[in-house]
Amino acid sequence: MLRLHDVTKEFRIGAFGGKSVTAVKDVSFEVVPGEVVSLIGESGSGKSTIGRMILGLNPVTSGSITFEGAPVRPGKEYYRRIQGIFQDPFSSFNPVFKADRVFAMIKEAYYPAVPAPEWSERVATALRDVRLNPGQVLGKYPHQLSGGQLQRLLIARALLLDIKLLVADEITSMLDASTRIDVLNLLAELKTRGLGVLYITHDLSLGNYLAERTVVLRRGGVVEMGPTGQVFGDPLHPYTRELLSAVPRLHEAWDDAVPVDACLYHERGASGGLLEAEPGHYVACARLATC
Ligand SMILES: Nc1ncnc2c1ncn2[C@@H]1O[C@H](COP(=O)(O)OP(=O)(O)OP(=O)(O)O)[C@@H](O)[C@H]1O
Repeated sequence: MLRLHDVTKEFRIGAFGGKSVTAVKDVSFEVVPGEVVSLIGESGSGKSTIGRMILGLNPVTSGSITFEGAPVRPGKEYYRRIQGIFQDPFSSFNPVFKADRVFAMIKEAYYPAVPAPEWSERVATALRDVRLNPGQVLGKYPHQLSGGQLQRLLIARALLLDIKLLVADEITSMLDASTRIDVLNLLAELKTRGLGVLYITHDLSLGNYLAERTVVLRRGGVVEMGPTGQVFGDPLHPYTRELLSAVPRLHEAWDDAVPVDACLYHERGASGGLLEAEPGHYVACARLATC
């Protein structure tokens, strides 16, 4: 459904744009219907840039992104099938519009011919699907709703569009623990209906909870990817191990970070790319620059 092939993104920086920073380097992966793929990595590793390119908010510098076989084409038809939800739900709402206005705008743009009573029923169903009570949220301004309620409203809006892919960028990081689990369970339920989700997070435990497959990014490049159980249960790249060793555990001291200095795959021909260490489980050489 969604396919990234050797995607690279460079940003021009500096006073006259004379320098550039490579935010994403040669990234390839897929998301298929009914699957959650988590994109994890430290701050600045390029996760959001990848999400923004998929959503057509930033152009790719080289490589390609295709959705259902066609290139990214930002516009009404594209956003009917792909939606993004971001970390701060308050920034996605106009503070002077009540929640029902959000849905009215969807109707005006995409479903003008649907009679008002039928539309109201569709909105109520979408809200109930995300476990919101229509009577309690529709007449409210964003500041009268919680972060968790606003995230659910955004998911309900996406459901009304009958999207195929959701790009969820750190959508639970501003939520308290119980609301976070509610939203994660909601995403898990949506995937059973065939929705694909790219779940961007720096929280490994959330990715582990939700995702069928995991892509680990470091400095813009993929260092490891594969079925989540394999990536988390048998991490091959020193950076993945370092990330896992940094996950806090109750009643346990943190392990010392594992330095990313070993070249595990140099002898096995992983230079410059990813090696398939076991079926579907790919890992990069830890010293690509010097291999
Ligand atoms: N518009 C931009 N102009 C210049 N550099 C940018 C721009 N957007 C992102 N970058 C740079 O690209 C790199 C990747 O940023 P990105 O936001 O994708 O990382 P991230 O993994 O999502 O980080 P975080 O978890 O902190 O959100 C960073 O070095 C960032 O400074």
